Amino acid sequence: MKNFSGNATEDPVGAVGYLGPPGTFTHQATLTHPALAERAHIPLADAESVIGAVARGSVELGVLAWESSVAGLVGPTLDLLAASASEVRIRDDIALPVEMCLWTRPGARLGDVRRVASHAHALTQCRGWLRAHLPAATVRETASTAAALEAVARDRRGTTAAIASAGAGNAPGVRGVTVSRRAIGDIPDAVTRFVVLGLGAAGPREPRRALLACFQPQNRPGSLLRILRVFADHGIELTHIESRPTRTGLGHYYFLVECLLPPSRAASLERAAARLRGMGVRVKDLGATPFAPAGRSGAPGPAALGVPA
Ligand SMILES: O=C(O)C(=O)Cc1ccccc1
Repeated sequence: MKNFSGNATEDPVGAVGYLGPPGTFTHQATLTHPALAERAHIPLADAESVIGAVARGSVELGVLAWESSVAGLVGPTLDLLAASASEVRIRDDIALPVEMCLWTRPGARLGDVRRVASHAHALTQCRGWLRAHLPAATVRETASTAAALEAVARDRRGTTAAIASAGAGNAPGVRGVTVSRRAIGDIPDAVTRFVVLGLGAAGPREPRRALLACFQPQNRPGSLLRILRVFADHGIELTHIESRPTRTGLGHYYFLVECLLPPSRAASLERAAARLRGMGVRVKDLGATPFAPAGRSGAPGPAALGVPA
């Protein structure tokens, strides 16, 4: 596992790996979950490292951003999970309001800012504000918002700004930075849904939302329709579908299928998956989250994770 010094780490059992460094939105989401807050938290460099650490068992759980109310699903995270040969699965989710703030060196004015650094999700959510207020600044994508804040702290000339959460400056080791504008996101009240990942089958009690990745054997007219019909035939309600490139050629896609599973339907999903496999569709179980109406905030207790607190 890669940590921030690039060294191999041996992490304690029960630890939670998250997209670091400390101060990221993912870190904040981890701290709001009652079953995760008291564990050891291991900052990791990227989504691949988080999934890899859970897969190897060097952390017990991982937390990653999954979906934004502004930009939709986080495609790269979904693709990594769908492509992983491991049994890493989603066990829970955490909804977090995300307020985007512009951070600079103290005393720096907007006119001093030459570049703005942040994570891609944050830059996407502030595009309009940046165009209106910092049209000449260059934009630099960083591995996380907190990594961008570190770049501001290092820039003694005060020409670098970062977009990060209002609390990001409280992280240990971050000095000499200040919030110069709050709430610069283009869409007010933006929320990000983070997922908690674990190894193996433990998951939330029903009702739950189950997630499957379906890889069709070949692209044929009607192949998506054939897949969807199997869910309908088994009485399974779909709440979301999304197509993602398989990266094996132009026009080759797999489908994320999210379905609502009331207690009476768990066996139906297994039968539907078996039927799809019989049709040559490769089905990967990505896990499940407890079902709650969209916009739920807060998180359930340890039972939902299928692990002791
Ligand atoms: O970079 C971070 O702080 C993250 O946790 C990723 C992210 C960025 C912006 C919104 C939600 C998650």
